[in-house]
Amino acid sequence: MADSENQKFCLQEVLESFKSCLSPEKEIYIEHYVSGWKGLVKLLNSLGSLFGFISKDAVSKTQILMNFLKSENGPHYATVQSMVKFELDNKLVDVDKKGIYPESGCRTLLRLHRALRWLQLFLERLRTSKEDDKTSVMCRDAYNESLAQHHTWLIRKSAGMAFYSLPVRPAFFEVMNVGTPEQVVDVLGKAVPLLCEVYQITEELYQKHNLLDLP
Ligand SMILES: CCCCCCCC/C=C\CCCCCCCC(=O)N[C@@H](COP(=O)(O)O)[C@H](O)/C=C/CCCCCCCCCCCCC
Repeated sequence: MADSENQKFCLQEVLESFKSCLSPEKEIYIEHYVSGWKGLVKLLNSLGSLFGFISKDAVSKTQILMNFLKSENGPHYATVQSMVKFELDNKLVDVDKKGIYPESGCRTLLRLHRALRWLQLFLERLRTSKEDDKTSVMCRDAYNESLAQHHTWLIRKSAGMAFYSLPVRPAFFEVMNVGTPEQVVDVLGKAVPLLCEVYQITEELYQKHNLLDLP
């Protein structure tokens, strides 16, 4: 595991990354988008081995996108918009057939995009929760409403088991490294609309190009 994945999680830092990923023209910078996910993986890694398979998948997907960014085609992968244009223009996406480009930027980002919807729903539940509400239930409900429909039975069962081991709400708030519960709620109040905006821009772009069901 890379050093950066072992570092302490900080919600504020994740928020900054997702903030920086939006250009004034509302393009989404992939580097900052990935950096937001890397920040989240730090939290995942602190939750124990039951979350290992989720962390592994998230790391692998961020790595695929980082590799594109560092490749000779890197400039085309600067934003989600330029990546979609480049991969579609050059027929690098499995729009019709399955399995030719199993690691295209578009399908890889789509997986993270779907996970962003889960995150948005989960954080909104956390933000409006009461002290003794169960994080496992909030997480499960957000998952069932979003990512679950894209996952196999086995993944759904494994994710469900991992959710049971989530820390209780006060301990979870501690891990966020923000301060008092009131401060956490305040930061979550800023994070949710921001994630919502990033999600919506991506959703509309993918919808326009018929990319929402990429295999
Ligand atoms: C204030 C912060 C609090 C929340 C912190 C959350 C930290 C979460 C960090 C990362 C989330 C994981 C993102 C996972 C991406 C999953 C992408 C995906 O759907 N992959 C599946 C499909 O990929 P392909 O096979 O088509 O390439 C893949 O099959 C999935 C594998 C792993 C299972 C993913 C389960 C996701 C459950 C939602 C995350 C729960 C984390 C709970 C932590 C509070």
